[in-house]
Amino acid sequence: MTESSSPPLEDLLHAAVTAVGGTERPGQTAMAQAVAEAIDDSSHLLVQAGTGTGKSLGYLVPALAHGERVVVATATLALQRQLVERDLPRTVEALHPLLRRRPEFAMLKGRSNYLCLHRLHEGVPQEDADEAGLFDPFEAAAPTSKLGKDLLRLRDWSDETETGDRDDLTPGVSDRAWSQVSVTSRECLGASKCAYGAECFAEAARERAKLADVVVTNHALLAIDAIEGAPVLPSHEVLIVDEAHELVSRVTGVASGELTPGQVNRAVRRAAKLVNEQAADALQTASEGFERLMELALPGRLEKIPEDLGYVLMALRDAARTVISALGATRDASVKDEDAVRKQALGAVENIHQVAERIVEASEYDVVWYERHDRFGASLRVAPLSVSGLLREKLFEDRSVVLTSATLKLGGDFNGVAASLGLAPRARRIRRAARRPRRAGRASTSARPSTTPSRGFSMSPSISPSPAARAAAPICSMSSPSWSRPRVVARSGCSRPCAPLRRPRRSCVGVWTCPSSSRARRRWAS
Ligand SMILES: Nc1ncnc2c1ncn2[C@@H]1O[C@H](COP(=O)(O)OP(=O)(O)OP(=O)(O)O)[C@@H](O)[C@H]1O
Repeated sequence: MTESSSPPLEDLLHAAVTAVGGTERPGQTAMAQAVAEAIDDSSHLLVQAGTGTGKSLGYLVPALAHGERVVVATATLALQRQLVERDLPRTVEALHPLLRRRPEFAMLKGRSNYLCLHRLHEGVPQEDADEAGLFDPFEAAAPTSKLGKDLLRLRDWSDETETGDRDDLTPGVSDRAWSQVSVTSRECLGASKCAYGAECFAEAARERAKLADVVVTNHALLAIDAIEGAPVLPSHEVLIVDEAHELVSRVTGVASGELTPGQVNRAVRRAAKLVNEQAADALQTASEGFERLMELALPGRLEKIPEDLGYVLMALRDAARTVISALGATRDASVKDEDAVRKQALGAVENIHQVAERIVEASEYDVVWYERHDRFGASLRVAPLSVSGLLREKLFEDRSVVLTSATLKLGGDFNGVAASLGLAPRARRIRRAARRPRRAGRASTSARPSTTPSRGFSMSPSISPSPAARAAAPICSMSSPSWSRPRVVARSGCSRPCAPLRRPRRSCVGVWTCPSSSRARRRWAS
């Protein structure tokens, strides 16, 4: 479809709401219009819209009309499912005759949400089996335990399922059972090395996402994709974040680290039989020192890393580094399924190395504290004080981002949330009375609906990273693959100040270009 023949946005929205048996709602129309404009302008947009606005259609319609890939990230599985199973199929059907194309959509989750055929067929590493109290659960002809029954059901399900997605299994199984048939990305062998790579459910989901116009994912995967330096999501120019009030805490969670005695012990056991005695002993000794110290730990923030903790962490870090080198250097063909065992040990020890090093380096942009749970015992945790710099650099630089939620404004404006996201609000939103003809799926100027907000609906001014803030604020930068070496770098987002692109037309307050953008003519409404 050519740009000139593209249907106006309001026609598309009308078709979409008619398909769900509804009628236009002013707030929803205004939201769709604002999202379309933000996409068109490559600007960022915050939209607060109360319950009942119909936010999903408010962003899905302009997203589907856009014609290039859009990623939609939600905080909850429930909304992810609602989008993929209900809203998207209906909306695609409704828009198809108008768009004269049928946009594709796909769901993408983190690796551990998909059944791992390698784990299922080859079994869990012995240390995990011992820990879980498993005794050949698959071998038992008629298991009586809940775990054994769940595992047998999972095995049967693996022959039927097309997605391997845990959420497609009803009724569900316990976390304990699922952990026996799934792997984290750290534990995964990689499709090229795995005997089941060609049938892998997680890889298939990624392939489907690469072909989709709209990819639905969750905040955690979005954060991993953005900050861990290993792209999981297909490239996209537009990102829509629903339930955006959750984004900062989800990203903080992904950017945080934890050390517990149990986790360190597990890593020692996994690595011990794969490396030389000296390396294994050093890690064991460091682990015991850490365990002793954690027994005395009192919950609370550590303003400064105490000397004894510093020594213990340095010992852990150094021993872990030696084990990592040893794991890379040695191979033992006598160990069954050696690659998987080694990968798992390496992942566990690398995590210890990274977290210990991060805490020892004591970045002023991190906060470190002890926690104590009745059930899980003591843990040492580290998290960034703020993820605004991270979001600014990793999420907002190269794409247009629309954030929406029922609760984004604090104290009556968007300033607080914009600051926490690394965005600086501009004074006004541009309204263009005399715009060029709209591109595919945009409303024609003459037929533009009123943007008078309905109750419970408000939009932010279009916002962009503030050049001044970017120049002034140091940011925490994450080195690949994780927070192994948090560096504090003073970084200026723009090498040149943002400059007016052209004189504003009649009602335009100003149109600005930001030369730091990878897109040559990125424009920020101001
Ligand atoms: N204009 C409309 N008329 C009638 N139903 C609509 C309209 N727009 C969306 N819906 C339907 O309303 C339901 C809720 O939509 P959505 O999840 O987007 O709402 P929301 O704005 O996020 O608020 P809520 O908190 O109520 O979920 C969906 O089933 C959707 O199909």
